[in-house]
Amino acid sequence: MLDNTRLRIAMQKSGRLSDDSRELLARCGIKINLQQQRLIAFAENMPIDILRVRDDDIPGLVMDGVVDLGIIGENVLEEELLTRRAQGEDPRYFTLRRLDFGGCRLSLAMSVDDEYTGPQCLHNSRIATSYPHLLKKYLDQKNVSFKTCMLNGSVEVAPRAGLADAICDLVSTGATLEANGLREVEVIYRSKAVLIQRDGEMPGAKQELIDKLMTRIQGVIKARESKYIMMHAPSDRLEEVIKLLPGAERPTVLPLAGDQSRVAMHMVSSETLFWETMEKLKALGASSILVLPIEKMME
Ligand SMILES: Nc1ncnc2c1ncn2[C@@H]1O[C@H](COP(=O)(O)OP(=O)(O)OP(=O)(O)O)[C@@H](O)[C@H]1O
Ligand SMILES: O=P(O)(O)OC[C@H]1O[C@H](OP(=O)(O)OP(=O)(O)O)[C@H](O)[C@@H]1O
Ligand SMILES: [Mg+2]
Repeated sequence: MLDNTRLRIAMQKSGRLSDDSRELLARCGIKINLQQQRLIAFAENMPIDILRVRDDDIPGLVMDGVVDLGIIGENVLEEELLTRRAQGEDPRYFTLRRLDFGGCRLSLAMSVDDEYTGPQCLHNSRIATSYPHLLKKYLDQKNVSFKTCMLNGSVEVAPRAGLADAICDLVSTGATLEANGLREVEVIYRSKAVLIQRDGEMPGAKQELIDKLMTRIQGVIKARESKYIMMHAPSDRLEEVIKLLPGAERPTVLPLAGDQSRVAMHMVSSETLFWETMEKLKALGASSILVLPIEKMME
């Protein structure tokens, strides 16, 4: 049996979210030795146990209070919520934070050869999906009735296989749709990975650990979004240079030894610098422009 005093976190074992979930926890300083076959991993340096499961099971594990936290795509979370509500349950959980990975959209797609004039043209059609409740919620709002063809994977195969007239599946780059002769016609849900917490009382020590993790996650995500920018700039054009740097705090300005006409500027920016901006900075007389990643941040 697992020790109930340790914080239990569920994450996807292998799939689109697993590498990012593992990296996030590692960057928060949790030392976990994840071996391929091991479904429960114990952190060495904190009272944390990691359950590695199919992503579909994560919302239920949190809603049933089996684990304290879970990292899951909003698409799967929302589908589980709607499924349980349809069964008369009132599932509870908290979303602690939206994360910076797992971005995708749930979209309707049809054959590139079919005409699409709006949701109405799907009336009485058969739609293949792994997300029947999210699909029904969307098409109910549009007053479109349809038949669901449930597929748990490779949904894109359905139209050509004659199983369905359209599909409703996850899209990121659109490459899978294109490779299967399909065209995205409607985005019905935009998703990212989220960190969720079970409802109910949390022992003080566990809550403190969750609070500490949240501060660290904030620091990790903030750092990933930010860049450290350094350059040499002409002293008389500082304001023009600063105007080109949206998202940057007021810079630190340092003298350059033996050069009165130029200064060194250091600043943290919440955005990266695009090549176009760097070219404009150069045109203003800036040089030695460096854009560096930041590893950790605490405000
Ligand atoms: N192409 C994509 N780009 C980015 N994120 C995606 C993409 N496809 C899916 N996701 C996100 O990652 C989650 C997991 O996707 P994945 O394809 O690994 O699920 P799965 O095959 O159901 O895995 P499991 O074996 O755990 O059930 C999705 O629910 C979604 O939130
Ligand atoms: O728009 P794209 O970038 O092509 O991504 C979309 C594909 O990614 C996901 O599947 P995944 O590759 O994770 O495989 P799966 O069928 O095992 O879920 C999703 O179900 C789509 O099929
Ligand atoms: Mg799954």
